[in-house]
Amino acid sequence: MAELHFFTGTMDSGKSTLALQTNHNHAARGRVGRIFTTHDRAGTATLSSRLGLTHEAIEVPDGFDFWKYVVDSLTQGGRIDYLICDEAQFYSAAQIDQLAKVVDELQIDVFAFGILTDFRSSLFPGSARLVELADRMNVLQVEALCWCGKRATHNARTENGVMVTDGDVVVVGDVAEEADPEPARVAYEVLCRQHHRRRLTAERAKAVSLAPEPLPFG
Ligand SMILES: Nc1ncnc2c1ncn2[C@@H]1O[C@H](COP(=O)(O)OP(=O)(O)O)[C@@H](O)[C@H]1O
Ligand SMILES: Cc1cn([C@H]2C[C@H](O)[C@@H](COP(=O)(O)O)O2)c(=O)[nH]c1=O
Repeated sequence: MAELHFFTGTMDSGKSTLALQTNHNHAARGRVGRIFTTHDRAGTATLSSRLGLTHEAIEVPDGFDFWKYVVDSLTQGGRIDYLICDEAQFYSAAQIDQLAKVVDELQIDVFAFGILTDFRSSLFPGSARLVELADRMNVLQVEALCWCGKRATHNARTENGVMVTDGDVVVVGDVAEEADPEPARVAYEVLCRQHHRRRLTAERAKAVSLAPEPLPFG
């Protein structure tokens, strides 16, 4: 039986790497798939992993219809055994419904990968629908870590180094490297819930710990 799988984790938890590995393993056994993504950091129609692997992909624009794409391909004599869908948080709820229909009506496996919540810790519409519809939901086993060492569960956005909670939901970007001499104006940092709630990023924690301690008054 075909299934709708949803693999989720914070940014930088290995989702795109797993998407490419999943494709590799299925293709190695002669199965024929299609790879989809949208708004990948590496550019249009590309699925990229921070481990350095990239693969050509089909870009999913607004209004793209997965059901129509698959039916049209099969009607024209194409073969499709599975779909790989990266950055699925950006898909619309209607597109996730189409993916579920592809699984149920055409017996094609769908492997979707994406983050659950945005920088405000609200569910992305695509991820919310995946949680509602997926046959299996898997949280990535490689844990991204907060600066405090706890498992990171939230994605924070920083602007010029300061964590923000207002702005557009979709802003393509990357997690900042601590040693980066020229940090991006908009960047992301994964945090545990407590430090996301307190807006305590690594940089702010360092500044607080370096601040002179108040003198004890007797
Ligand atoms: N230089 C490196 N050496 C080993 N592992 C790395 C390196 N750079 C990145 N990684 C691994 O790649 C993961 C990020 O993979 P990626 O597929 O791009 O994540 P996601 O799609 O979830 O944002 C990191 O969590 C880390 O495990
Ligand atoms: C939290 C958050 C993230 N994004 C963007 C930033 C990246 O381009 C992708 C996530 O990619 P990854 O492969 O999981 O690292 O999403 C965004 O647009 N809005 C957000 O709130």
